[in-house]
Amino acid sequence: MSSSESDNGNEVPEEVPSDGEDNKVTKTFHDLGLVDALCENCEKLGWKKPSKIQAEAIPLALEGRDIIGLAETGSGKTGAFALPILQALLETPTRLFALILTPTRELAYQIGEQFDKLGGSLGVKTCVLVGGMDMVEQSVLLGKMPHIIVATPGRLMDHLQNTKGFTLKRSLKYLVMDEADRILNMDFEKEVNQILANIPREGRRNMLFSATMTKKVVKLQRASLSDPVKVEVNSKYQTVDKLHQYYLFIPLKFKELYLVHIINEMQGNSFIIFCSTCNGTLKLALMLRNLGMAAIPLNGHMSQNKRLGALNKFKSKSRSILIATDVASRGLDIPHVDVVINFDIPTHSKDYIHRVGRTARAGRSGKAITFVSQYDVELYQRIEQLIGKKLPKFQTEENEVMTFQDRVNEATRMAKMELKDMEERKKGGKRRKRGEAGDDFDDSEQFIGVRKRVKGGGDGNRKKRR
Ligand SMILES: Nc1ncnc2c1ncn2[C@@H]1O[C@H](COP(=O)(O)OP(=O)(O)OP(=O)(O)O)[C@@H](O)[C@H]1O
Repeated sequence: MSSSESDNGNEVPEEVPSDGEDNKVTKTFHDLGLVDALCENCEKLGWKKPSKIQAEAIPLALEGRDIIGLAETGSGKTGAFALPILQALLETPTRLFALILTPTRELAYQIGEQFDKLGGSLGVKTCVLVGGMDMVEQSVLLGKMPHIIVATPGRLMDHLQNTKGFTLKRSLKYLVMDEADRILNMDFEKEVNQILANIPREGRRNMLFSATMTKKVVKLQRASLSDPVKVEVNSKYQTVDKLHQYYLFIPLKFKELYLVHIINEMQGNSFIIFCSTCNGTLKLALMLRNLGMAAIPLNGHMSQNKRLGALNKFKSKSRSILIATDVASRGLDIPHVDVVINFDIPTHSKDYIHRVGRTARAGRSGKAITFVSQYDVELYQRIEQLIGKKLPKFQTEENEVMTFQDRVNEATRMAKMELKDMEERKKGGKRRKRGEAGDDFDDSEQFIGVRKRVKGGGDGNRKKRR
């Protein structure tokens, strides 16, 4: 960040240098200044030593500095803000002490769980406030005065306006924006402005974290940071070393065919497949299911219970293929994801970094394949520019791929019919509020089919390919 981009127009965030390539973190959590109880809880989670972003951000946060933290996906940013907040809370136990804003509901639950794991045994109470879930139940939890609130902006605002007696004006000491560039986007502008007007300005510490950060001063100013220090583990947008990224240039009409071929070839792996529309996730999930593959959709038109149900089935490995919109692109930490496929190319190139970051997390390896059709070339070039490298082509045998054609065409045709049926049921619909087509998706066991290799292409004995 340059001086012209500094906060409040005049303060230049001081850069903490990353210690470069050979920067093995040799420090322990103790060395960072964390108390024994928190170090022990890190150990219980299997965290042997701090990650780079944790090693750099935690001491500064413990000093009470405002922080802009930028580090690659899966590098432990949640711990980097949760641990110093918990330490401050242990020093001065206070109700409604910290607010964590996140762009998606699933991410809010995940962060809530991380606070519980790190601080629950120390008596820290966390409450998650997200849309699509019961307001009254959440109000009851708020009535118990938790220490930490993790929320999506809209629902938090709803509570600030409508839940009797709930205010953050008196006690709040920490504000974190996770996936800050997304939170500071126009989509959340109104809510974030309202929230900022409803929390204390003085004496509040602020932390912004993301794998991609906006450089726009105006946006950063909105977070009203005070003398922030920028902690940047990588100097440019990087993806982790153990992530193997590929592109596949194919005509639009063959995307389904190639997808089936790749999943079939990599049988035994866990996949997240990104689509650009909610209907797209449904259509693809139905098509794969017609071929006996354990696919489940996740999109913003599904009810929150269905969304959580889909995610849990994927997390517990009872479904191996999650077909999602960008609602799943940020923050979700599901360690066993082996492969990310961008079935539809992301329209915002920064989303690419977040999507592929759903695999190869916390030192593991993973694979990402981006489908590029004849209409996507420009968008793809922008992605290569952003990540600063040319990706290799994903190798496939065209002859083998084509052997699936008849079965995939038939499965796609059936999927379209099923989708139409679902839409018609909805139109005649007795119950829905807004196009919750996803709620009709029958995920009961009888509809799962057998997880078998699709016949028609390749030899049946190929090993798990990663
Ligand atoms: N010090 C550590 N040692 C080992 N594992 C860790 C450590 N800190 C965090 N982790 C684990 O690493 C994984 C990724 O952490 P986290 O979700 O915080 O990443 P992130 O940087 O926020 O990623 P994203 O940008 O995708 O949101 C989690 O499973 C977490 O438990």
